[in-house]
Amino acid sequence: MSPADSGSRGSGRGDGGSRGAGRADGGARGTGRGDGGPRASGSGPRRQGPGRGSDQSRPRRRRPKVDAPRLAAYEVLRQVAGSDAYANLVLPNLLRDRDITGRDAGFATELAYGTLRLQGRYDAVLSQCTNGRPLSALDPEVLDLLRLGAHQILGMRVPAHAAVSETVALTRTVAGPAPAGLVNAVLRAVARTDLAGWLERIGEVADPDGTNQVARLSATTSHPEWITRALRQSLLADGRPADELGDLLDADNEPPRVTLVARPGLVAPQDLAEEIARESGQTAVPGRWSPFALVAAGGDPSRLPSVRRARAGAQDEGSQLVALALAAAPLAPPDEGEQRPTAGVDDADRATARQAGESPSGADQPHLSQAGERPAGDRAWLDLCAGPGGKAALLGALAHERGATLLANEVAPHRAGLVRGSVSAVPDGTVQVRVGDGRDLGEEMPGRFDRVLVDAPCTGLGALRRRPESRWRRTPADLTQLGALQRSLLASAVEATRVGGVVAYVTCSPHLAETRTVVEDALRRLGDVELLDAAAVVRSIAVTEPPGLGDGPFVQLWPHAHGTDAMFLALLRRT
Ligand SMILES: C[S@@+](CC[C@H](N)C(=O)[O-])C[C@H]1O[C@@H](n2cnc3c(N)ncnc32)[C@H](O)[C@@H]1O
Repeated sequence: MSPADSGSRGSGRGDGGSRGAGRADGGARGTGRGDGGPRASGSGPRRQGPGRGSDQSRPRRRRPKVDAPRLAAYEVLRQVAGSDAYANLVLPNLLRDRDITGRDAGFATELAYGTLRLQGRYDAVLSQCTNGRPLSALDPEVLDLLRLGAHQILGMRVPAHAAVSETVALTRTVAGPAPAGLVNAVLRAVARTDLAGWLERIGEVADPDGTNQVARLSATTSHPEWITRALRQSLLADGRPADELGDLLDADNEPPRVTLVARPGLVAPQDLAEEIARESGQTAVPGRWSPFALVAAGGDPSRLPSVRRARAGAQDEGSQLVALALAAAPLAPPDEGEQRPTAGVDDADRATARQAGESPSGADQPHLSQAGERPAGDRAWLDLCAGPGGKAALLGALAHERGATLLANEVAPHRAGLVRGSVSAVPDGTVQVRVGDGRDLGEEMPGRFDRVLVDAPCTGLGALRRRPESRWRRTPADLTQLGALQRSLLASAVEATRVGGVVAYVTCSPHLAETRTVVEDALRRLGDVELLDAAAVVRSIAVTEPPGLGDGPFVQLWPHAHGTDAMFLALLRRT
């Protein structure tokens, strides 16, 4: 392959080829085949040794050359399918281990993530190209190779002949010569029709009568039908027209922009923008909604000194807005005569220490009493489900500015460790990290907190842009299990909140079973809570008003309308 042959305009790998370190010699390193790579027979042109005795009588066979970024993308797909791995955890390690950088890294990333996101669309296309053979009859490895080839042809604008020949070479390397003919024939058939033609065709196959928009859009935009149906219902419940559905589904297939938060009091947005320009050559512009957001066209935020020091972080603007809304929500004064400990967090110290088997006066405990003057009735904040700590860091920074404290609770110890890293730049004495089940916290510390965040574990259907494989992994059964947990966490949060205090219930899913239904159940069951108008609070803090917020009381953000994850926010006040 000449470098120009495999150019991916879509990925920005303008020269198309994998240069230098981007080339592997075809060994099936790390493919898990355990057979030492492709067998020599039939795997490439023979090469005669020039007059070297016995070498002359035993022709050497050359292993097919394979493109390292393509091999890396293939391995990501196999690990996602075979070991339930997360692509965004597997790929960076592979790129680092193999020294795949720059444009080659961009190509591998777009190839792996794009193939995973658009797998449903490509399966619909491929099933039209296998002469009636169902895709389920193919080896899973071969199916992944075909999907990778289809994405290069239809999603990355790699010239068809390069996409086909490179995928055939990859097939020989990772699966041996047997399936190479099939891969070649199927991908040639894919390449005979352009993307627009295929979308028309697979749409008609899914919806022959033109009466089933959900089935048609599911096939063309690559979403499982149950998700498309749920998103449609959520749009309608939010007062949005059903014809936005296509835009929403398309937005799920776009990689999100790089968004950062400049944590208040720790780094100024302007200084962070200058650092981004200096370190990565990128221009970062202020976010549309959050006063602390910066948006860059690309780059790796984890390399920035301010991010490494946790003064800033990568954080979607929707996540920033919901944390800011909790901090801005109107509290009612504590009940006359209500008696409660002054800091609230002192009890958290004791609870954390009990769990960890430590003394609360241990040397590594923050000195909470050093926090600044605390406003009466607004001094103890709680993040019930804090891991990995993006919102806890923003809330912690705000709490420090306002002389309050934050207890950041997380059930998974390793995620609690991530929270500690996220909040590490917030001056000592403000944030306490606790490892524990949030469902118990309300009973352990009833009525102790003024502001409580429940960023509930959810299906993540609002963040499909970020998690390329998750739409294929989630099932409707998850809703039942998560729904019970979400209800218990919300009930515990209300119990932990003082009368007049506020709970923010947040999900990065717009699914009604995880959003309104959970909140409406809580209002019915718990009795001593009222809904606040979350839309009014978001309007009061946003730099510009996000369009279509509606009359409240709930806030639902949308990728296609706001460029954020589809975050849901309800604000409840304890009565
Ligand atoms: C949506 S994530 C929170 C994201 C976080 N607020 C942030 O902004 O980085 C939900 C978190 O809840 C945690 N979790 C799940 N069950 C929990 C429970 N019973 N108690 C406390 N945390 C729990 C999960 O481990 C996960 O870290």
